[in-house]
Amino acid sequence: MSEPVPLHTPDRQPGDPDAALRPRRLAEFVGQEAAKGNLAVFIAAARARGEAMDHTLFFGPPGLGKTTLAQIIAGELGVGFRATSGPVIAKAGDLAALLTNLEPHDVLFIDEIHRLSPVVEEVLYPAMEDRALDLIIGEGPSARSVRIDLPPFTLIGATTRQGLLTTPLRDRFGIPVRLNFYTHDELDRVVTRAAGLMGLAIEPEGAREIARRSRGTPRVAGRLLRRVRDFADVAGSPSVTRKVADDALTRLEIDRLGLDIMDRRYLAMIATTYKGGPVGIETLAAGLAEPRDTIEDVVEPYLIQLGLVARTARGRVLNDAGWEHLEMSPPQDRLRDSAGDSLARQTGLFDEDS
Ligand SMILES: Nc1ncnc2c1ncn2[C@@H]1O[C@H](COP(=O)(O)OP(=O)(O)OP(=O)(O)O)[C@@H](O)[C@H]1O
Ligand SMILES: [Mg+2]
Repeated sequence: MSEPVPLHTPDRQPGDPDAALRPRRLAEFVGQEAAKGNLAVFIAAARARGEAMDHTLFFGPPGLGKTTLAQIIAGELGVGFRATSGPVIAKAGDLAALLTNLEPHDVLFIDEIHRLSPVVEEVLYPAMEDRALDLIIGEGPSARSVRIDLPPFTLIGATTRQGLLTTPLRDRFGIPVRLNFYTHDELDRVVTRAAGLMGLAIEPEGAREIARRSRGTPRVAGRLLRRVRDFADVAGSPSVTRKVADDALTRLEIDRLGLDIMDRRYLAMIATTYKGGPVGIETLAAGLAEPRDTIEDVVEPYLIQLGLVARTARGRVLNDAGWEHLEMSPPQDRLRDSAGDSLARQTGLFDEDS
């Protein structure tokens, strides 16, 4: 078997500011109520039966709590947690080494699981389904296949792009969980909790202002809170008021919807260069000099959720709300020839990526 795989634990590195704010128990985890309720049942059932929990897949935009939930599940199950990520597992032997080193009932967390190579995925299928590894030993005519039994374990996969998972892989997860953007009330609780952990005095309106401008994302809320604290400290403000938060966020160029410079560049490019679209994602990515993945994973989901842009069969289109947010009006000719697109836009049936 090959050398041990470097364990990739991006969230546990010393100095990672997220780590201190990460909830450890399900009860501390704010929001995602439906998912949380179901997970509590599956955890309790696995514990009562003394079994490994079924394989679980978390999908949804970055920063919504996939890694956090994976760690919480291992904690609540009272089992070991091993973390790695799709791109780190280069060879089939790397995965085999990880799997054979698990203790019974452990959680193996694979982040960015959509980026596993096909050969590695082939090893994962029997491991997930039959708890077995099929290995080829030797080469040429003397090569033979051996089957190694594995301890019962729980695979937890995380991905920002469920659509990029192969069907056989997706089908092997008994518990698929979609994470959604958080409401302002939920982010309010995230901000207030984090401020408490940081020993930072914050007024309810201050927390509310940060929550409203956090892009529906707890990670963003934590980041903005830390920046607001910097401004409050330097200004000698004893607590974070609405005004302190608003001033800080305005200086950080976070607008009233919580959009940042990148979001606005994206919207402005569709509006100005492409007259509201439709424009293809590759064209936009080239124009913005950003990787297509970043635009699709990080930028677009929230703008689509807000209804500022839509994905159509012919590309991205700026909606009325998008024009309003930019304080611009659509060109006259667009109003005429967009009629044909409107069905696709309204129904979302012709999503380019589906
Ligand atoms: N529901 C929540 N309540 C409180 N804090 C949360 C919650 N969800 C996430 N966080 C905080 O947000 C940060 C990001 O969460 P996490 O790393 O789990 O996101 P992720 O979905 O794994 O993101 P990525 O796709 O980038 O890996 C962490 O600091 C975590 O503490
Ligand atoms: Mg993560």
